[in-house]
Amino acid sequence: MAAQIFAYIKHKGGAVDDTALELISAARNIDASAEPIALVAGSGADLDQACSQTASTYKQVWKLGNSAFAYPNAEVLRKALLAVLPTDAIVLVPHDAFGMDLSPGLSIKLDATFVADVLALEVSGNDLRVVRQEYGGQVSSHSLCRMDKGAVINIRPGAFAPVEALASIGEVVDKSSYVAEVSTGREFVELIEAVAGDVDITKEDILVSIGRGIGDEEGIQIAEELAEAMGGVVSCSRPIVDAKWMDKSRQVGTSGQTVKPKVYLACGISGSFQHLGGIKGNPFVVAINKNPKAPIFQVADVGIVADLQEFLPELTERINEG
Ligand SMILES: Cc1cc2nc3c(=O)[nH]c(=O)nc-3n(C[C@H](O)[C@H](O)[C@H](O)COP(=O)(O)OP(=O)(O)OC[C@H]3O[C@@H](n4cnc5c(N)ncnc54)[C@H](O)[C@@H]3O)c2cc1C
Repeated sequence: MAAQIFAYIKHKGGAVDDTALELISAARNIDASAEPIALVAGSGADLDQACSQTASTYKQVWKLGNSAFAYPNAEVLRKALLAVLPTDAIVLVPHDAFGMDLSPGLSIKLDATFVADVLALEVSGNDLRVVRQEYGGQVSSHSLCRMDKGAVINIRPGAFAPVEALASIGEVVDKSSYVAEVSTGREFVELIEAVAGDVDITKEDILVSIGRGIGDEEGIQIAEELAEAMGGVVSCSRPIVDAKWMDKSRQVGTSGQTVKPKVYLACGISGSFQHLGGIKGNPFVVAINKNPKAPIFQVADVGIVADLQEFLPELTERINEG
């Protein structure tokens, strides 16, 4: 494959997101010998830190420095990428709210194929076969995309295994002069962090996470008892917060908290990408769900097909017995 593959690197406060390592794996599903070029946009010391961290896994890092990139702004970044990308580039972007803001418009400007939320990739000739999920993950769809004019592909976080660090440090190429002139109609004003709740789920090693399958508010009690027996705390999916059964600070996911536990019990959670997008650090995932086809089982290390109302109290009892 001749076209160069690029990977858009997410970072915050100088710390690079786990998806940086996953995008290398995804690139190698397109071309086994691919050495994707990392695109790191930002400003100041955070950008320098993100570039040097990225260079521990990417052989080449393109640094795009501009004060307008102090906070991710898809409109301005799109203009910057157009200034540096070759016409037939294949650009991999993490599939999240920012990726969905950035990528469709970028593909139109590049006159390239766009495909969102990709779980698996395979090349046949000039075509790319992508696997996506429909109907809340109950159906996998396979589509063919032309790649001869390049492609912008949003990769679902967690769908590809992260690669190991490089033996040597990669090269950082400063492309900031190409993006000095970008202007924007939107301006970053201020980042307001969510107020921390009574429990900080982002710092816990063991999370017993409940979803709509818990049934009703009273059901939370059996999860609390299990969490206590395991030495963890209860977190939840978004419907639990929408129902006002738990505080927003307990919600895991793209519009909630990003957690990095060692053990994650997904209890009555179907496994939407918005939920899974908040689980980082490759924890040991135990999924308990009464539907054997629930998508959560595809990412679980252990899957238990059971009714929560019976299984959780039984598990708590066994743990308490020692
Ligand atoms: C912009 C946007 C942002 C979002 N952000 C988030 C986010 O941050 N976090 C998040 O979680 N979601 C988020 N969502 C919502 C997300 O798309 C899903 O709707 C949500 O994650 C589903 O939650 P769930 O798995 O608890 O519920 P469901 O999808 O309804 O799944 C419930 C599961 O419980 C199982 N079940 C039912 N009864 C039982 C039982 N008795 N025993 C065992 N299993 C049982 C079912 O088989 C099912 O698999 C977002 C959506 C949008 C559009």
